[in-house]
Amino acid sequence: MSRMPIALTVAGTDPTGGAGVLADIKTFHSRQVFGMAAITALTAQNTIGVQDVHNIPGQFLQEQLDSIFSDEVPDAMKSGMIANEEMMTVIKECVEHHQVPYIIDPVMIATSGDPLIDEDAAEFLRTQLLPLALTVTPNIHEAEKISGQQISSEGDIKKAADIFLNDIGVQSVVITGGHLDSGPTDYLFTADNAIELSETRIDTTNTHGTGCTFSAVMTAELAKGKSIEESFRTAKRYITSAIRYNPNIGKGNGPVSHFSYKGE
Ligand SMILES: Nc1ncnc2c1ncn2[C@@H]1O[C@H](COP(=O)(O)OP(=O)(O)O)[C@@H](O)[C@H]1O
Ligand SMILES: Cc1ncc(COP(=O)(O)OP(=O)(O)O)c(N)n1
Repeated sequence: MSRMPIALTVAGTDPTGGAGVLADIKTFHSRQVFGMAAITALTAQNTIGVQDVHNIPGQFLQEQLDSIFSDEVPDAMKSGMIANEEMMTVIKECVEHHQVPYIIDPVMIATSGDPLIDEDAAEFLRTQLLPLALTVTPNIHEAEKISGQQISSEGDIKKAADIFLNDIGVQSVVITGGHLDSGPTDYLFTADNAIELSETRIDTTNTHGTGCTFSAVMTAELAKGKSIEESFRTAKRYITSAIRYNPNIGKGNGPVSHFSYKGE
């Protein structure tokens, strides 16, 4: 009997379950993929902000990954919050060794504005981890920071994508447009294709964990063997439904729903 597809997330925890590992696992589950998780950081955070962060020692992240990969090699793996170079080095070696399809959500700052990674880790992410990725899913601020290209128009998005593909060396990039003034349009660029998907903006502040959830859907679909384009299209439909039917939780920017999307 063939085994179920496995998706692995390597990320931090949010105890209120809206972002990070818990959001990823709920998303994997809802997409009928078996979810695994290696933890990079424990955060004390809620819908209002991040109160504290406790990073996991690199050696213990290594042990978690060894436990997973010595038993099963996941069909796809994503990373989210990776606070420092020590943990990034562990992840780099793991991806290189196992050649697992790797999706990077280049998490840097929470919606609340709180920083989630060290300043010098951003450079390591850009030069060492991104070239290993099958795809990377920055929001507008992350795309600006990584590419050095200020984004205020569609032309700027194309210029930033060109830097990701040709200077940094990622195979594909999805720039998500939740923070654009216009409709929330997302852009997928590969070496030979460019696709944009638009939706009507949903009038809500309950968007905590949208970036994590979007990239987790893509990871789940890639684990099932779907193409980058199919995974992108599913992620866009899923996140739109997840925001529209958000569960209205918390006093700040609430989470989205991980079980409202019923589509294929
Ligand atoms: N108000 C909204 N209505 C509909 N879609 C949204 C809204 N806000 C964000 N999205 C979608 O959620 C996904 C992630 O959004 P984005 O804000 O760009 O990332 P992040 O959560 O990492 O900051 C994208 O697909 C984006 O288009
Ligand atoms: C532990 C942890 N990881 C990632 C984030 C950022 O999540 P993201 O999906 O970018 O959502 P926003 O919170 O920015 O909407 C986080 N807050 N915590």
